[in-house]
Amino acid sequence: AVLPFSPDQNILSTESHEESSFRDLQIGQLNFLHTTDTHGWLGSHSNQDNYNAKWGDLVSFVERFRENVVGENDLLLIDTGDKHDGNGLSDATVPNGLNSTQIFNELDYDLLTLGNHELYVEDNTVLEYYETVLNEKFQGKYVSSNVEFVNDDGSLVPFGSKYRYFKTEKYGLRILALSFLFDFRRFNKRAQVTPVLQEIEKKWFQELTETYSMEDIDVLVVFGHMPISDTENREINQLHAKLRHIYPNTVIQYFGAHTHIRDFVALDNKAYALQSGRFCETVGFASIDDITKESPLVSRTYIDFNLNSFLHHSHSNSIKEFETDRGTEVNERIHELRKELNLTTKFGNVPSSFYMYNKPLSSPHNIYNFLTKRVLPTLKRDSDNTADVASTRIIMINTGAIRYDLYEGPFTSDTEYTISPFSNTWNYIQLPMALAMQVESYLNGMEPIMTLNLPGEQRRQCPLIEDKTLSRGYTTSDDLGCKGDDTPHRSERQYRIPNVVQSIESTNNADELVDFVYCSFIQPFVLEALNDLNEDQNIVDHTFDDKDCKIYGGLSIKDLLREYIISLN
Ligand SMILES: Nc1nc2c(ncn2[C@@H]2O[C@H](COP(=O)(O)O)[C@@H](O)[C@H]2O)c(=O)[nH]1
Ligand SMILES: [Zn+2]
Ligand SMILES: [Zn+2]
Repeated sequence: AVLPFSPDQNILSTESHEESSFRDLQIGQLNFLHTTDTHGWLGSHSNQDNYNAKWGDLVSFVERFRENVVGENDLLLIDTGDKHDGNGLSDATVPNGLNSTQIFNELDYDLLTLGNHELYVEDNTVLEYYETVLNEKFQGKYVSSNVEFVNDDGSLVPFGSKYRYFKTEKYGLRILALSFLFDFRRFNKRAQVTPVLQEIEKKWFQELTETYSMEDIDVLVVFGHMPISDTENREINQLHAKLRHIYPNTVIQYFGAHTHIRDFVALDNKAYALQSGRFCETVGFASIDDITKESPLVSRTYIDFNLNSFLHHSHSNSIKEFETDRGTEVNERIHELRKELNLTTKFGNVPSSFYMYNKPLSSPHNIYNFLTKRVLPTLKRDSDNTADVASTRIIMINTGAIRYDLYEGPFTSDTEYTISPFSNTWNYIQLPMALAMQVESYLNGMEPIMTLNLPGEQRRQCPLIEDKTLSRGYTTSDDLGCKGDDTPHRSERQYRIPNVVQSIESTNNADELVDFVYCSFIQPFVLEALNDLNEDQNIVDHTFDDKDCKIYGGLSIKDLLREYIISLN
């Protein structure tokens, strides 16, 4: 039975701490540092001081934190995947991740796994398997309980280990670690993903839980690329109910991912879940104390990925004292890689900032408004595409094609990748107007499938912080309250974004036909919408499939954006 969680119980909360420039970490017997959805952002955020630390600084932080703070307690380092698609350091190479993977792997993770971005494209899957899964330093530590790798000969092997059972260094705590990817269906043919609830019905899992019963485990760690707040599919909740049935009284600590938010969920009074944002903006911290008591004490903090936070929480008094040889060497490699990949090449200047979430869709300072009104209409079909041109053109993208805000200032090669790293083609179907004009609202009526959730999406409201002395940043609300961010920030307005957005252009002649152009990634969703709508309304006597979809051609989103910015300068 899932034990009811009562919020006033067993919380090592920072709520009682006086507001200072930092909220301190509550160190326990067992401590965790968690990264997720880093998406190649290993070289800091040049536009945002809140996130001015590089991957080498995280290497230094972990070393100093272990030395100066953790002391005789235990510390586990965990990552939950999505390590490219979002930054030039990972995406300016073929395959992407080719050079950034070695830099990422400099961190001595105790537990790590993959995300859906490691499974879209074969090259990425093969690279992840050979470069990281088979990496000597991660033997036994790379865990994927429901993902298999498909060898060249077609045979299936676990994508790492199915589980890891080990004792912690200081207290000898007995940890059973499992890792589950959400029910991701778009994996390529070099991988196989089994839905988690099917996987735990398999023989290996039954045998595992017989081998390691409640008496053999102090903490069950379940980490993986799966959202910890999942109102749509409730995957983690269903998984937790199964695990709680097998281990009715074991402390369970989950680490989640994928929806790019800071989040902490109490699944019952001995089971908690931490999710630690995106794009190296956050290092998640969690701790558990009094582990063997009836009510263990838990705490969490979202550490801003910046040097001030890293120095403060590692008790370092200066940069000189903080930086380690390894950290410095890793930062030098990042600097060299940035140069080698020409990421600093400047194409022009962005005249003002355009935001994904912080301005409403109707605002000219919203990036989707900017794209649909100004950039997408510059798309030109391939000249050899002589098919007849319809009177109207719709160009549709999924909002998840855009990964980050576009800040005022230099537009560089790296900017292209941070805004939209994907190299999709433009496809199109010629449609009757009556059908084409309904697709957008149909797709925006579906669950959030092609979008990125709001970062820090608020399930309950926290007080709006207007203090102008504070920098804008995350003011996260979670199951432990409103003070989980290590740095008090001024609130940022956030608006929901739809699954898709589109531009519409019309010429005069009313041939009632539309060239419905869309980025190839959303083709399955477009076909589903057309057939569902047409089945109800019978507008055409036809069932749409991939054969109706033609190549439209033209520049990718990131190249269109670059050319548009150049045209402004
Ligand atoms: N237009 C494209 N959008 C893509 C592609 N691959 C992924 N995506 C978008 O990203 C999210 C998943 O990102 P995650 O970091 O949350 O896992 C997905 O839902 C799409 O919206 C692509 O090739 N083209
Ligand atoms: Zn991600
Ligand atoms: Zn993901």
